[in-house]
Amino acid sequence: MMVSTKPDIFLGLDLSTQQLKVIAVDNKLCIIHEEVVNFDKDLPEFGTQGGVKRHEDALTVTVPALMWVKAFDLLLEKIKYKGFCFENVACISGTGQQHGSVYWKIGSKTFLNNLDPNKGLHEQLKDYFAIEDSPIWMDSSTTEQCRSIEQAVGGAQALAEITGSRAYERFTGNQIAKIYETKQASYEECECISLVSSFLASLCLGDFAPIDYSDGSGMNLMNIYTKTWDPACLQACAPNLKEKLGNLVPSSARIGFISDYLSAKYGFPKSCEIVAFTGDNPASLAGVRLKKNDVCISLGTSDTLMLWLNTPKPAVEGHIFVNPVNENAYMALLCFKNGSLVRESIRDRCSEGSWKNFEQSLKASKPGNDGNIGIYFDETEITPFAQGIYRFNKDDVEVKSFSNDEEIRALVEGQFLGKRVHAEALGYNLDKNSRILATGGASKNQAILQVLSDIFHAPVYTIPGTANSACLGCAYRAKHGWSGTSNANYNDIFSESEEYELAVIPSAETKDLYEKMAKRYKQLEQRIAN
Ligand SMILES: O=C(CO)[C@@H](O)[C@H](O)CF
Repeated sequence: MMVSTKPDIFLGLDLSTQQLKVIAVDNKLCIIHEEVVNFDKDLPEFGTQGGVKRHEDALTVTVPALMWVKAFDLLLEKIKYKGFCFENVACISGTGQQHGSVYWKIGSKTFLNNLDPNKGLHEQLKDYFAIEDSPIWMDSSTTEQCRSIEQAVGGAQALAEITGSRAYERFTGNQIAKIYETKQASYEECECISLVSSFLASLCLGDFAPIDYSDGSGMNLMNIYTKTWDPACLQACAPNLKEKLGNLVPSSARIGFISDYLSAKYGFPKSCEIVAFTGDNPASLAGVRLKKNDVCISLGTSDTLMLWLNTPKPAVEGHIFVNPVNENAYMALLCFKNGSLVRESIRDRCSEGSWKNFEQSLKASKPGNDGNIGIYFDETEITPFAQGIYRFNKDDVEVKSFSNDEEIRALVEGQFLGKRVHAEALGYNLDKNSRILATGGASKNQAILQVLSDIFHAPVYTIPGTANSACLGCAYRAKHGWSGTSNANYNDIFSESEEYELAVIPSAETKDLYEKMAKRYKQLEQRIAN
């Protein structure tokens, strides 16, 4: 009797700022394969730096949408070359950097439905983008559009109470408003507007994929309570926008099956389902299996701090998104744009480009850095809205430079003091049960985690085996959606209890030191941000 091996592999895809990643897990949710395409290194023909293109106005930041398509082709070819068993894939979900947008030209839907499996996606889709360079989350060029949408709905707090955030330059609605104002013909030539997450899902579906509640919360367009597009917000951005965005779906929704193209070209079973894709930070929350008392700090291109919320308290700082694993709950997020790229630039300048030297230097300098505090906003920062590099000595006097060791410690302490100060402003108080779940590239660096633990005075845990919690979270979400459990049962898909690894515990003698330093940091940041 033939033993039918039912497909039981789940894929998570992550289209982030610098890379496109895939993680495959088995039925027990153990990682069985990981693969990555690095945009700068593997697709140099697009000329990106850190995966993006910074424009001369020092505000506009875009990515060629076709680069993302070619990265998807390349990623699948890479795992095919390594003998990956596509025929065992039961379900796929995924994620994308939040807020970025892709503009499909009229005719794309029909074309997506009928792709030729003998050709690559990028050669077939190259003429199907109404806007070839997609705006992404690092863009800060839409301040005028932000003021306009806030005015249209009654102010910053009013907009936060509808959409979960005041207007932010990177949020998709404001980016669409700028495109309508500056490239109206292209806007009108657009059949569908995807987020980066739903764009990647569309490549898997071979059709336009819907935007999910969680990533849709990052647009200044969706009412986070009704989970529907807000008419006043849509109208404030551009006409006929609702038709271009399509309907919103729960983040656990099963949105269809793998495309005929991918099934024919790679051997995915036609039964392979697609679960809605979502934003990278909501996916990270799913990946670390965040609980009520935990704080998740993702140390990636951007650094983010996330909390689970049952009752949203929208404010003019930070963001409230619909929760990706329970549509009746929420998540709070603080985003810090100056994350890994700043750490890498100081690593290159102060420790000869070596993380080993960076760590040694951090260990050689003492907590509190003899009172020196640094604020390193190479790019226009999001939290707070400010730009520039500032160094202060123990008397709060601005100085021109630090030694290499002082600079490295000032960067790491400054980044975490900022996170603590803004988390407390959001109303978060660490208590004796608090845990910090660290993820993202820098979460592999013990010395950096020790500073994080000391400044928050809380133990720091990591997920063994991967720093890619967003990608892993989507493999988990694929199984969750595929198994048809309701939102409330996300944790039921995990057989064993949490599998976090205790990475570091706070040192007792630094508690008071950083208590005082956090107060100084708050005053210094207010000084430079105004
Ligand atoms: O803007 C952000 C969150 O609001 C960033 O964390 C992006 O999602 C990074 F891709």
